[in-house]
Amino acid sequence: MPSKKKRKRGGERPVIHPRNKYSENPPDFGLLASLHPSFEPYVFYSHDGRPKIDWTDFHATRELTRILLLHDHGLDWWIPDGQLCPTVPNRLNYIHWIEDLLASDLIPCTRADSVVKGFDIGTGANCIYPLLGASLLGWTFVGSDVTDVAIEWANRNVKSNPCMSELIEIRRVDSETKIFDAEELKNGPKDNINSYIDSNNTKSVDMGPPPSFSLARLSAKKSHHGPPVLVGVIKDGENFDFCMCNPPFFETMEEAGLNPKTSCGGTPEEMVCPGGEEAFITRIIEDSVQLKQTFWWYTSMVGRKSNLNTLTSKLWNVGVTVVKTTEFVQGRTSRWGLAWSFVPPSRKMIFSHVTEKNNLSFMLEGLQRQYSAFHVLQSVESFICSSGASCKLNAATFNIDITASKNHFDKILKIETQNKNEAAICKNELEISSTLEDNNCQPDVLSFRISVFQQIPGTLLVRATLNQKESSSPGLFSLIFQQLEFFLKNNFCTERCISFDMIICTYSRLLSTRDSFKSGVNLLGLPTHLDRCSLQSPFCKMGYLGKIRRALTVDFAGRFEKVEQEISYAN
Ligand SMILES: C[S@@+](CC[C@H](N)C(=O)[O-])C[C@H]1O[C@@H](n2cnc3c(N)ncnc32)[C@H](O)[C@@H]1O
Repeated sequence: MPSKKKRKRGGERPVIHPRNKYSENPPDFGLLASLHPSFEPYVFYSHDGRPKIDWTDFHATRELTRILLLHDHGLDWWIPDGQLCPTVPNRLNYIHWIEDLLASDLIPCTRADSVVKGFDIGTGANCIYPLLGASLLGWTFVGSDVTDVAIEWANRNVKSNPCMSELIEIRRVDSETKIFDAEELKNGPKDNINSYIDSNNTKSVDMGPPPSFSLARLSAKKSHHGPPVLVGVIKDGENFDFCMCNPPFFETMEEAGLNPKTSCGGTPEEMVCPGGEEAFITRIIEDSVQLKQTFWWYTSMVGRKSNLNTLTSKLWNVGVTVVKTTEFVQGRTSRWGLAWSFVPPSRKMIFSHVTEKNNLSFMLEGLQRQYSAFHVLQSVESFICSSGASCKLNAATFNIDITASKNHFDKILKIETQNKNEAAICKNELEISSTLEDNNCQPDVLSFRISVFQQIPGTLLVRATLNQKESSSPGLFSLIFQQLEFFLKNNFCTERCISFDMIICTYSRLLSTRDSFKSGVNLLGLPTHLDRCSLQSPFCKMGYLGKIRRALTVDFAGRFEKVEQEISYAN
């Protein structure tokens, strides 16, 4: 069960949502077993006398969910063997987060109806979100799904709770598009990867690199195979306060079965989709571009932090007005919430994909042997000082105290107006920067300390602490720190440490800082911006990859092989 935990390193672990009814009172298995005899066989006592269940036993986790829904929410519930079994406290966190979004004044409330209407994409046989949202908060829901078993059991779960029938509609996603067959679920889509749907929705086969690397072209690329998600499922004239989604996270069942410590079931249809969660959520994003303000908030759960960053970039690129993210406590693993809207924002804000924290940290793992914490510290110093900011390095305590002005931030972030429309990776940074400027809330001076700690040989913790009194802009602080992370990983780490994001960031940084790089890019006919899609796309396969390789050789030195491995792994 989720509990209030602190991260051993790297600052506070986000806690279970404070309004989550299990936040202060985690389920008491002993009490539940005494009240519900059907649960009793699954409860055993550890040597210290604490009641436990075997999390690897599907029957035990399903019975726990059934009992919690009955005991704490008055819900009659069941799912057949093997279907995805939700853990109630985890699912509640998402519901409460949406409740927070609806209550926030980030975007103005223009809703006429006081009854909240939600759409649960992929409600599953368990129908958990509609059941919790309706029973706890009186929300109404449309829950969609594609499989017969999900539709049948979601309906059963609604009908077994008569007071829910008024509030929840289960909607089958009908599609002429075939649902992925078993082979596709295992191996990915069969379609030729070079096929696109162009902006007129006519299928074309692209035989060579496109004349321009425009984003419109990229977003027109068919990114999802399978049935519709929102467009084609929403009826004419319908409006919703929000949509939510716990997407199929994985690309293969092998990937899905990675956690041997729990058994929550889950069939391939529930767990897997071609392209994994990134493709599925990209589809929601694409649909949201068409549906715009049909939904007040679009939201989705995200299973991988790297996808969160990629998807956030995509969102800014399609012109959303606000992006909100959060981290959910899910026992020992983390999940993230991503929300966006097309409703114009109602107040000044720092775009929230930037962590609004005063303490930030990251791990530098796979440090090459020849480097020590001191080398890293020196590198931090040169990274920051190259902007002219003041840095005081203390070699005894492994700290650097930094004071930087607005101009220094600009240099560190390498933001140049001319790149505004080009460097996609920096777009959100630019938006933040210009928002800060527009709102005249740019801090004059930011002062912070960066410390480097050795964790175990080869692993360092880099932590930044903002001097809170002197800044009103933790968002900017976070951006600088993000850049530093890329920079250090790029320079010091081996083994799979060169991620797509690092390539993109380095590429954008070089474009905006080195004229020679820019000329090289032009000469080679390379794109003047790069994003994750483009690296994974067939463009790379069609010749760009070799050129990008040449262009980045200086920065990535001999380690480009790792990049290639990662690209081929992702493809
Ligand atoms: C990870 S399960 C989530 C189930 C449930 N919402 C939960 O949180 O436990 C994903 C669900 O999405 C459904 N699904 C996949 N593609 C879909 C689509 N295009 N439209 C609606 N549901 C879809 C699957 O059948 C599956 O039930």
